[in-house]
Amino acid sequence: MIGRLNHVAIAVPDLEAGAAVYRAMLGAEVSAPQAQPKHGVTVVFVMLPNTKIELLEPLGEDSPIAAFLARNPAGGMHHVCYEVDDILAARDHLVAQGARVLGDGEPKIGAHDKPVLFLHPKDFCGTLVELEQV
Ligand SMILES: CC[C@@H](C(=O)O)C(=O)SCCNC(=O)CCNC(=O)[C@H](O)C(C)(C)COP(=O)(O)OP(=O)(O)OC[C@H]1O[C@@H](n2cnc3c(N)ncnc32)[C@H](O)[C@@H]1OP(=O)(O)O
Ligand SMILES: [Co+2]
Repeated sequence: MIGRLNHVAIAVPDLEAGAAVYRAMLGAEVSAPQAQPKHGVTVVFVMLPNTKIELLEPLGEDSPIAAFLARNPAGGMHHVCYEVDDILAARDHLVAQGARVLGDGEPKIGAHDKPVLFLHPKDFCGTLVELEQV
């Protein structure tokens, strides 16, 4: 069921400073910032040869990454995103096995204009998992 690693996300307190680390220090191609108000974050993508790094900065009052950054003020690895062919089939398969889907359980459109879902970190070895239908 699980496919390619689409991205690894890192929460940062300052998106411009985070992007500069990847662009200037590491020599990576970094996209323009993209506000995602429905997800409560602003993102940039760092393009790597085999995957992407998604840098996340809180957006708005109820950002889902606010508590994470309060616990990790310098930032830190926030989630991994795996590709799936059929997100509803993947969700139903995981729920049947006892995994918890976050939010209302319905996919939202993510940063790549494709449906995404999040799975509770306590059910996945302490790692927040995003699924993206490709
Ligand atoms: C740009 C769109 C999209 C894309 O297309 O790529 C995105 O990536 S959007 C990214 C941001 N969106 C989300 O993260 C949505 C899903 N997240 C959530 O619903 C919440 O963040 C959360 C996972 C439910 C956590 O909520 P929070 O309020 O921070 O914490 P809790 O206190 O409820 O945490 C419970 C428990 O889980 C641990 N935790 C929290 N976050 C993480 C994490 N990122 N990785 C690992 N563990 C995490 C937290 O420490 C608590 O543990 P205990 O203290 O042991 O109970
Ligand atoms: Co993501």
